[in-house]
Amino acid sequence: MDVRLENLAVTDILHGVDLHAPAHEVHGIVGPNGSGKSTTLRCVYRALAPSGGVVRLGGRDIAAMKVRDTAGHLAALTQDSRVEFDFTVTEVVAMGRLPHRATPDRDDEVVAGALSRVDASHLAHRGFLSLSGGERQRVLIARALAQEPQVLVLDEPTNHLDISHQLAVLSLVRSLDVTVLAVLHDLNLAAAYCDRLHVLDRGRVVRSGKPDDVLTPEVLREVFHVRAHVVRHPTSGAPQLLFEH
Ligand SMILES: Nc1ncnc2c1ncn2[C@@H]1O[C@H](COP(=O)(O)OP(=O)(O)OP(=O)(O)O)[C@@H](O)[C@H]1O
Repeated sequence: MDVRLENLAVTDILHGVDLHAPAHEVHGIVGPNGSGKSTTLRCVYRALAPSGGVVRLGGRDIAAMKVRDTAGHLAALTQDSRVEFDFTVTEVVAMGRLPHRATPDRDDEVVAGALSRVDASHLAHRGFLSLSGGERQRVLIARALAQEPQVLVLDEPTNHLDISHQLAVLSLVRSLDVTVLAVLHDLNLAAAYCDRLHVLDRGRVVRSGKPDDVLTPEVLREVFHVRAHVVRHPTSGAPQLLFEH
């Protein structure tokens, strides 16, 4: 299922964002602080109604879809993903099954599988609020996976994760065969794991394309205001940035 943003506007924040993520591709949104990345995602997972433009899932305008219908297709890991009460980890992940009330017989298996994929099976019976920041993040990713979405929207999925779990989570995301729209701050990880990148600057997409075409010294200078050298990763060949201090 593809995701298309057409001339998306949010008053004073987004000024006509166009973006297309074809089905099964991993697309990264990068940009400086305050450029509108989270606001863009919030319009996609319907935490915010845009003041203009359209978000389409599989060609359908999400504003015309029932929220439950959207949740059957799209799961989100967001900056607003919070758990207020001390549910167990299993209970938190099981919340991802809510849009699938028609298949309760599969729920236990799907929840256990999702926890295993994020290396969190050993946490199943712990209280969510007793977990470390990185453990919580992995459990929230498991909750999104338990939703069995066709589209996954991730706002800084590697937040709080140590380097080993950052790589594991992004490899997992790549292996899922779903459409992914992810805000990533680490440009080297974005280059390594995304098919396409979209650079946001002051509420506009100023560059879209393959990491090779987007992560140039000019873009780094003009958008991020840093000087960078672009080198090749010795095994994957992905562009990697070395910053001048
Ligand atoms: N509800 C709101 N009311 C007023 N301003 C807002 C609101 N939400 C976001 N903004 C502003 O809109 C701008 C874009 O915010 P957004 O969170 O989308 O940026 P971002 O690119 O995700 O930033 P960061 O990299 O810092 O997470 C910021 O200047 C922010 O202060």
